[in-house]
Amino acid sequence: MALTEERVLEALRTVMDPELGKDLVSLGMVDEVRVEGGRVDLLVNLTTPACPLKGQIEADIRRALAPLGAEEVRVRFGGGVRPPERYALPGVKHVVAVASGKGGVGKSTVAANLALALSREGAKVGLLDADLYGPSQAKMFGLEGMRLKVDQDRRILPLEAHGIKVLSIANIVPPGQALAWRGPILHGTLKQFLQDVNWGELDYLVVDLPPGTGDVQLSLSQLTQVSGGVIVTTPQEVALIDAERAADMFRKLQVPVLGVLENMSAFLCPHCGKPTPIFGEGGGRRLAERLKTRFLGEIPLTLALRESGDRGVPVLAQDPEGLEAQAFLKAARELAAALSVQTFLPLPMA
Ligand SMILES: Nc1ncnc2c1ncn2[C@@H]1O[C@H](COP(=O)(O)OP(=O)(O)OP(=O)(O)O)[C@@H](O)[C@H]1O
Repeated sequence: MALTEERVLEALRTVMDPELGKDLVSLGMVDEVRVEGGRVDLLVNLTTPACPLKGQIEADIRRALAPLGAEEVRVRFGGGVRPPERYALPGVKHVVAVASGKGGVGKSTVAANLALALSREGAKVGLLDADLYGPSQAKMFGLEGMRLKVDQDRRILPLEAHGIKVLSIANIVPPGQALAWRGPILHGTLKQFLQDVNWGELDYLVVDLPPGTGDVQLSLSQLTQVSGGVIVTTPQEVALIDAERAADMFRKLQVPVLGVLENMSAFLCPHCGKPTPIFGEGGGRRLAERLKTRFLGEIPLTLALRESGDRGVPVLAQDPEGLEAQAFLKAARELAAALSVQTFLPLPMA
């Protein structure tokens, strides 16, 4: 039987997206099928270039097409089926908010390294420091004191470090000034941050929120479509109660909770590598179960993570093969998977 585009499509109907449990054709992921002689050319659009299942999907495609007798199968992956009218901001496919119930759990450290991990997985990533009362991303990325520039349309150009576009209030107003801001000024500032910035093309804009449940969270959800929120917590019970409050806030604002990421899981001794669960064990996983959301993983408590934040080089840039980097990469893949499910199969929110 001749090799035709119809037969290729028919075969692709048997290839399931493992995460979504539906076939690639029904999910609208097959963007292009070209057959020339014995050669098949495919463009498969995933929800995100950081899709952790790319390898498996490609193997399944090759297996499904093998009986058709193609001499050569070329599979290209595109990074976004999101139609432009559903973009969060012009050029920005997804806004991902990183929140915590209380301060000091490492939310900013997590946001910075998650952004880098998503970028390492092939995504274009921006980071907005919306922690207006205690901005730390300029420091974290070694961008303190740098002045922002504007483009010819007078839109702010974010700074760039380690392949991430970074914009922090710390690059605009003197430290401490934002502390006095109340609702309307704050809303206006955030609006400018979101709308008058030339982010270029981004797959993800990671937003580092202030701790707790306040005005910034509300403004962000009013000003843009937030694809999902990540809850950062430490493992101990007291932290979990606050983290649950942060999740409740997302739900009230109709922002899907993509998952829980546990930070400072166990202290890893820099000398012998032995883990010590200083803040207890399993709290983040239990919280994810309670919230009926995904557990995105555990980030250890390490000296390297603390030092890298202070030095202005996020640990993922400083030691891309280290244990901490592996933990963040794993979490980023889980996050990308959660976002795929959310984009394709939006679940009714609890
Ligand atoms: N996993 C970790 N291991 C070691 N140190 C960490 C880890 N995570 C965060 N830290 C350190 O803890 C301190 C607080 O982290 P960070 O500023 O990221 O927290 P935060 O929750 O964003 O705080 P805030 O409430 O002020 O916004 C920093 O010194 C940071 O380097």
